[in-house]
Amino acid sequence: MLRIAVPNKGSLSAPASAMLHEAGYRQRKESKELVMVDAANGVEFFYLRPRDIAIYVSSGRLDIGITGRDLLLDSGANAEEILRLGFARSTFRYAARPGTAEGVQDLSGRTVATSYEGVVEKHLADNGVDASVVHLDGAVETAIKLGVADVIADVVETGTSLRNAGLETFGEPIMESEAVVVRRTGADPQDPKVQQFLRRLQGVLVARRYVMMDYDIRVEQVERAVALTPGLESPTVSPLHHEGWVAVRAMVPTADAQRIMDELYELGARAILTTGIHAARL
Ligand SMILES: Nc1ncnc2c1ncn2[C@@H]1O[C@H](COP(=O)(O)OP(=O)(O)OP(=O)(O)O)[C@@H](O)[C@H]1O
Ligand SMILES: O=P(O)(O)OC[C@H]1O[C@H](OP(=O)(O)OP(=O)(O)O)[C@H](O)[C@@H]1O
Ligand SMILES: [Mg+2]
Repeated sequence: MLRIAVPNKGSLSAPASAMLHEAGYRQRKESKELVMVDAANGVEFFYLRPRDIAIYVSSGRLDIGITGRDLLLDSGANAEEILRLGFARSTFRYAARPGTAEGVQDLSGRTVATSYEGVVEKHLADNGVDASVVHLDGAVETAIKLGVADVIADVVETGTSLRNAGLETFGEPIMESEAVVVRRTGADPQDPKVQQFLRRLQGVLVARRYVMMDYDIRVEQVERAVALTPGLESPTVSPLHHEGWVAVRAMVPTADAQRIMDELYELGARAILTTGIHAARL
């Protein structure tokens, strides 16, 4: 049975369970459940703190985990990212009161508060900067007001938390993060159970990112039309009973669908329809 670590709390937890559910796996019904067996799919889910997940996976006790890239790197665990999942996107940045610093090189002799000291200590060392790092569990933005640090390094999404604390980011972003699937470094990449699990999640990513588009178009315009809807490999073009017309079917990115429909209409396409994709194996 494949043993999979899933975040039990925080920003990663609900979207990770939603994605697994969309991939056809059973998910726990209430947040106090710590382990759940989905016998029909041959998997066992362990609901763990996101920060601990890479450590369990690197120990080999669990085969696969879902966590944040920033948490994976911060842990220093012997685990690697094998699939990006596209949710819990954030940037990890330095911030301070306006005028405190312009870049990492200004941090020598300063105190930096963070929940991600592994990431910050490495970034400072890589830049040859000698600063003190104070570990805080959360609500790091308040550390400056309370005099615990001059600078923070924290997760930024909308920037609202920083603005509310009167802080501004400075310097280049330290890293970009999102939810990722991790496994032990050097684990067998061909493990069929792992491959099947990844294909299911990739299917969800495709179903979320693409819609199926169908339209009818005159034969003379078909080359111009399929240039707008090239599909993933090649669009399906079928004859219509009405002579001189063909039907075209292709996957298009959801984000571009309305623009492509407008352009197809201008080319003379009619009966332009999009339908959602519920699951996919490419
Ligand atoms: N506001 C946010 N927007 C997007 N991603 C976030 C946000 N806050 C944290 N993350 C991401 O979530 C992961 C951290 O999850 P974790 O559960 O440790 O913290 P959290 O979501 O802040 O929860 P909490 O602080 O309530 O425990 C990291 O990968 C981080 O980049
Ligand atoms: O840029 P924003 O959209 O404001 O999001 C970023 C904030 O969200 C997270 O905090 P969370 O609410 O999880 O509290 P925490 O600091 O205690 O982890 C993170 O630690 C930042 O503080
Ligand atoms: Mg948090």
